[in-house]
Amino acid sequence: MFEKSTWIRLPRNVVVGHGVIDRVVDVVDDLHLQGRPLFVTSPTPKDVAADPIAADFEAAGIDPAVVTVETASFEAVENVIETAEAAEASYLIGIGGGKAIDIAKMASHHLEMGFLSVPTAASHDGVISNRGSVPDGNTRHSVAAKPPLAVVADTEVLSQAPWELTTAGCADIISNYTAVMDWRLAKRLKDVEYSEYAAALSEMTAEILVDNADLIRPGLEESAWVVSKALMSSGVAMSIADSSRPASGAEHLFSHQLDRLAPDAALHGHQVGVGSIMTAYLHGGEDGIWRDIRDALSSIDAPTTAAELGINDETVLEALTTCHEIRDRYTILGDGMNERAAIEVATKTGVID
Ligand SMILES: NC(=O)C1=CN([C@@H]2O[C@H](COP(=O)(O)OP(=O)(O)OC[C@H]3O[C@@H](n4cnc5c(N)ncnc54)[C@H](OP(=O)(O)O)[C@@H]3O)[C@@H](O)[C@H]2O)C=CC1
Ligand SMILES: O=C(CO)COP(=O)(O)O
Ligand SMILES: [Zn+2]
Repeated sequence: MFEKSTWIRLPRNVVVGHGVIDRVVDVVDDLHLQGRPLFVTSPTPKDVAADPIAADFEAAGIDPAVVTVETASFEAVENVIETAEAAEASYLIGIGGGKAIDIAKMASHHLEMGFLSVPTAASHDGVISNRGSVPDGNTRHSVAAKPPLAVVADTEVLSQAPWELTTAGCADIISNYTAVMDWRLAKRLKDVEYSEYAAALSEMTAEILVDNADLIRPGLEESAWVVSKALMSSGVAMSIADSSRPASGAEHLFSHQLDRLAPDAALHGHQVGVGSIMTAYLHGGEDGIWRDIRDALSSIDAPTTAAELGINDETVLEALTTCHEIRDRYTILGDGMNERAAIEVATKTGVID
C-alpha cells in the first residue's frame, strides 16, 4: 500500500530587485498581516535597512517594535520572544544577515507567528529556507522551523554590503555540489530519506551560479541579482527536502566545527567553500571535481586555503578529524578521518602547506 505523504512549506511572496526595500509595507498589506511588527535586526543592518523600513511603517501609521541582536544564541532567541510578548507584536520581520534572520525565524516558530525575511547580505542560503541555525551547547547546525511568509531582497542593499559577504553566499551555493554527493552516498549506504527533485534543484543552482561567475563582480548590482536567485533556489531545495541535506554535507560539518574551534574567524560561506574542496577530493580523488570547485571559488574571490580563511593548519586538521561527531548525518567522512588522512587531503588540495 502507498502511504507516503509530504508537506512542503514555501513563502507566499518573493520580492527581489532594485529598491524593493521600499515595498515591505506593501508586502505586509498583501499578506493581510494586522497589528504591530517586531523587527529583529543586528547593529549594521539596523542602520542600513531596519531604520528606513521603520520610517515607512510609521508613515503608514504602524509603530514597529525593534530588537537588536549581537550574537546568534538561544539567549538572543529568548530575548526576542520576550520582547515580542511585551510589545504585543503580531508578526516578526528579520532584517540582516543569517544571524538576524535565523533568530527571527526561530522566535517566530516558537511564538507560532509569521515572519518576513529581509536580507541585507547575500551571504547564506537560509534567507528563505525552513531551517533555523543557532548554536546549542556543542551542536551547531540548523534545525527544523518554518520558512518566511515572504522574502524581500533588495539588490541595491545587497550590492552595497561588503563584497566578502556576497562571495560567502556564492561559496555556500558552490558547496551544494559536495552536499548532494554526500546525500547520494548516504542514500546508497544508509537508505536515508532522499529527494531527487531537491537534489537536482540544488545541483542546478550551483551550476547556474558557476556558469554566471563572470557576472559576479564587486559593485555590480547584477551580481546581487544572480546570487540572491541562487540563494532562494537553494533554500527552496531545503524546503522541498524538509532537510538541509541538499545544501549541507561534510563541508558544513567542517565549518560547524570551525565555528566551535575558531569562533568568528571566517564567514560561514567561506568555511563551507574550503571544506567543499577537501570533501570533493575525498569523493573523487585526484581526478574528481575538487579543482573545479577550487577554481570556481577563486574566480569569485572566495578563500580556497586555511591561510585565506585566517585559520591555522592545526585547527583545520582538528576540525577535519572531529567534525563527523557534530550531528547524526552520514557523509564521506564516515566514522571519522585519522590525522594522516586529514593531512593528506588538506595538503593535496593546497588547503594547508
Ligand atoms: N537557516 C539556514 O538554513 C542557514 C543558516 N545559515 C546561518 O547563517 C549564518 C551566516 O550568515 P551571515 O550573514 O554570514 O552572518 P551574520 O548575520 O553574522 O552577518 C555577517 C556580518 O555581516 C554584517 N552585515 C550584514 N549585512 C550587512 C550590510 N548590508 N552591510 C554591512 N555589513 C553587513 C553583519 O553585521 P553585524 O555584526 O552588525 O550584524 C555581520 O558582521 C550562520 O549562522 C549560518 O549557520 C547559513 C545557511 C543556511
Ligand atoms: O548552512 C546550511 C545550508 O547552507 C544549513 O545547513 P546545516 O543544517 O548544516 O546548518
Ligand atoms: Zn550553509
